[in-house]
Amino acid sequence: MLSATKRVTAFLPRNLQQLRQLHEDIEESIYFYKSRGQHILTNPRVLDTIVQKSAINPSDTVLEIGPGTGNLTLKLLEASREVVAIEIDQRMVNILENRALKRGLRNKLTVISKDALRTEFPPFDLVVANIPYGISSPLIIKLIYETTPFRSATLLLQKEFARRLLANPGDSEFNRLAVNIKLLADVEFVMDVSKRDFLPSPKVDSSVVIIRPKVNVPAVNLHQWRAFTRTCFNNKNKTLGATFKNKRKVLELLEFNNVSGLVGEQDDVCLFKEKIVEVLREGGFDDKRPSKLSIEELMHLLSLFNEVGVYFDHREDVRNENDRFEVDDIDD
Ligand SMILES: C[S@@+](CC[C@H](N)C(=O)[O-])C[C@H]1O[C@@H](n2cnc3c(N)ncnc32)[C@H](O)[C@@H]1O
Repeated sequence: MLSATKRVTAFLPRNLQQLRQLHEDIEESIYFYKSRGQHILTNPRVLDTIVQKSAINPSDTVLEIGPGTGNLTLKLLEASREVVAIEIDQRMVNILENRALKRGLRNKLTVISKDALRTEFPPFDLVVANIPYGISSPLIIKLIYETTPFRSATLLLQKEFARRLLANPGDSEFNRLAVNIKLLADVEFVMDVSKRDFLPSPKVDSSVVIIRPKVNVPAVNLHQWRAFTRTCFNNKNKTLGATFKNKRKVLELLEFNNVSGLVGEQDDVCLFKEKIVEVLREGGFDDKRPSKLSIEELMHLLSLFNEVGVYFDHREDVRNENDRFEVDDIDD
């Protein structure tokens, strides 16, 4: 069940102009739902920076995920040819449509009143969004792995989450999500944003980043890659030797490779394990931790496994638990 939080009217206006405008536009009090990550960005300086850094062309179609009451959307509408906004909360959709109408911008706005994770994205040039933090991981994976090419995604994210996307091999924040994103995209830091710039204030600070899909995508089977990184980063602090020689893991891999007809019937557990041990030893990966390896080194290890007929189970739902952001719950 959704939990109601505070009224707009209960807040001291830090960004007075924006709030006055919001009050005038919606004419009635509104409740923000924590469970939907409803933290409205009210600082005009941050809104302007996001739009400016996104380098929107007047001919662009912008995709916005979670437009909320439309503070960002109104600015995007002014800068672009059209905005397609996907919003799960019908109350927000009504407010957004009214605000666009009042400014004569309604004809440039298409609203899809659905869950962004369960909606096929229409064609667009770039994404600009203050996304609900609870769905950051699956949403970014969906954008990068399941969406047709686009120029860039300017995203306002929880600060710790943004740090992970920006991390490099060897950094303590470097994890599976970072490795999966970095295979296909470059991530640029834009600015930090204070929790006080939102209404209501979340418990954590935020950061804006720009994700740019790479033009030349590495030659790797993406299903295999994601399944492989799931195994490698199962415990990112363990050595690959310890991870891959774990008996349960060997049996899981053997079962998948047998079921798929990828290894012969005669491949018993010992033989199969020997293959894995050899790949790790000969490739020099046995005592390495996945979070210390570069993308190229990980790609090399995957190709060594595939060469000897060891493939990874890619049948799991792409939005499985491993892809969810598990660090800080931003709400009470
Ligand atoms: C952090 S607020 C951002 C509001 C607005 N963009 C702003 O900057 O002021 C996130 C918005 O995403 C919406 N939302 C939450 N989950 C969603 C989902 N799965 N699909 C689409 N919208 C969602 C919420 O209702 C909320 O309006």
